[in-house]
Amino acid sequence: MNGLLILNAGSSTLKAALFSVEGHKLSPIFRAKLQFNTKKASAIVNGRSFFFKSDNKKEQIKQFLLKLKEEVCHLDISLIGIGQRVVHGGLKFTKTIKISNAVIREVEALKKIAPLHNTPFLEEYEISKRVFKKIDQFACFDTSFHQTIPKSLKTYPIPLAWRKKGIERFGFHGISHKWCFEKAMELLKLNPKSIKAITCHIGSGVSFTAIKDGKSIFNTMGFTPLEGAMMGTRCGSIDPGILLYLLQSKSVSLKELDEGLNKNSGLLALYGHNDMEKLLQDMKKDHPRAAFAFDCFTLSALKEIGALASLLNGIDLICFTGGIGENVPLLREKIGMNLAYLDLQIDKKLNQQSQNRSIHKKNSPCKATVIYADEESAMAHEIILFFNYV
Ligand SMILES: Nc1ncnc2c1ncn2[C@@H]1O[C@H](COP(=O)(O)OP(=O)(O)O)[C@@H](O)[C@H]1O
Ligand SMILES: CC(=O)OP(=O)(O)O
Ligand SMILES: [Mg+2]
Repeated sequence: MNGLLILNAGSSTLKAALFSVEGHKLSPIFRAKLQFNTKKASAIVNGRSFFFKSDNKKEQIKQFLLKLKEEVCHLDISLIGIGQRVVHGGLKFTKTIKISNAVIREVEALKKIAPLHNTPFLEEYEISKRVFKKIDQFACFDTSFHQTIPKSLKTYPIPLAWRKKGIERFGFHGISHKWCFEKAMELLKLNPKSIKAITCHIGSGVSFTAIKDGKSIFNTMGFTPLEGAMMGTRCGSIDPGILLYLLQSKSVSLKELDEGLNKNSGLLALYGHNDMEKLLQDMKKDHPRAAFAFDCFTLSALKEIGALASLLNGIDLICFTGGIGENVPLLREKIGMNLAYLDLQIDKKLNQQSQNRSIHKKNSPCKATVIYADEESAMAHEIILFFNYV
């Protein structure tokens, strides 16, 4: 049987999924996840857990990929390709492509503006090439879905010389936003052409997309995945004057500034950990910083949603996705309460559930859904479309 292996390299996890391919038909066979951020890195492959002896990240990736290969061979699957999630496609890459050395050189050049994402992909790709040898690999970009953002919303009001360097809004999490919107359309049996929607990807990274006629018209992440709402370890939008102040007063080096904004801000900075599940447990124990960080996180999300709702002149639908968007009813309830002005009424009982479903009250003019962020299935579909297109 033919199969397609999908790899999704993130800052703290490497997720994988294997699909069987029969013509256009894709069926998931198994999923796997390697978790880096724990004291002892662990992986789950096809339902079985593994712990790694080595604390070297590259060695863990190699062992994980070898396990995947073993499993693929054991199932007698012949791989027709490997799909890779690449977060930043820059100006060059606007759709799914076959990976070549030239592609890798371009992605390499974008490392500086997506350090948490393009770097782990490049590390993992080099290892996967050695493990899977001659199998063709394909890149799906987080930035592709946002090609339709109009110029007036892509352009930063900065000097022309800087804009000429290619500094503009790209938008991210596109694979997830597109999938989430399409699944919501199927679930609610709606015609995308007549819908104004906001998709909320709330996980380690957080971004919101305004969608009109099925197309992205704005994403709250910008030139890099740092802009927009507060995140797990990223600050989101802050006064750029703060950066100037820190640099001018020589309080931080460039490296410290980068690490501070990307790795040591967000929930981690305000609560002490970037794990929302842990934060919610601490909130129940009246941990003061947990409750404060949760409030900041919710309000930051609301500010972004409000801005997008204005761009769209009202919305028909809001969709929640991502590890937090799917699993934290309290966050959805708090957001919902502040969106009454958009005619959204969340049903408290339906909102307790986390699988793909609608969570609005029966007569609510504005609809709301929770959708599982299945970036791996979305990428597998993109690659099959690519095969049929070339
Ligand atoms: N059941 C849950 N309850 C609360 N938070 C959860 C749950 N599952 C995942 N999360 C949170 O989701 C976040 C990770 O989201 P995810 O979309 O998996 O991120 P990434 O893909 O960037 O690794 C973490 O803050 C994690 O604590
Ligand atoms: C683009 C981005 O922030 O991705 P993630 O949420 O997976 O970190
Ligand atoms: Mg993710």
